Amino acid sequence: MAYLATAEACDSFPALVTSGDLRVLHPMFQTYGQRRAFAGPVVTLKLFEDNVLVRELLETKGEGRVLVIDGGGSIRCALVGGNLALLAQNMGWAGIVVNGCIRDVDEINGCDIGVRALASHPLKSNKKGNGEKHVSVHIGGVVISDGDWLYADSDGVLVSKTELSV
Ligand SMILES: O=C([O-])CC(=O)C(=O)O
Repeated sequence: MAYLATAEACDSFPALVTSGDLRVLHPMFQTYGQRRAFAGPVVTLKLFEDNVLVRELLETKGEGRVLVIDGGGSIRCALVGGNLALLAQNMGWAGIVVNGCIRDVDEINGCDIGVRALASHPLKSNKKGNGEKHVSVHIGGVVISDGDWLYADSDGVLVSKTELSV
């Protein structure tokens, strides 16, 4: 599937960039997973070093959506590993963006999803179930809300209030 390229989106919709309806995240992510480029409607999670809600959401049908996890930027444990990435693939998620860490990089790189994260970390997270679903999150200098559209490719990651097409 071919997605609108992020650079093309920025070039084609300068008014949306100016208005803030199209927002580019700071270039802070590492790229993992088979899909170098992915896009889809966003589902958000806000949590800290606890990934119970990640599994809960990935167990639901992805239907091409992108899970955006605001893990508070923690680089002290992993919020997604090989099992969760495989689950995401099998449930039809397009991708996962993590403001935090992942682990089992080799397994994740074998999965047919796109993943962006700050880094890898071998330690697993807590399993208490703390966190919030479907709240607006602040990642990489931009606000991301449930229902926004996210586009990721080799050039970067952007979010848009609406689906973009040229
Ligand atoms: O379960 C976890 O905490 C993350 C993980 O290792 C996996 O998804 O395989």
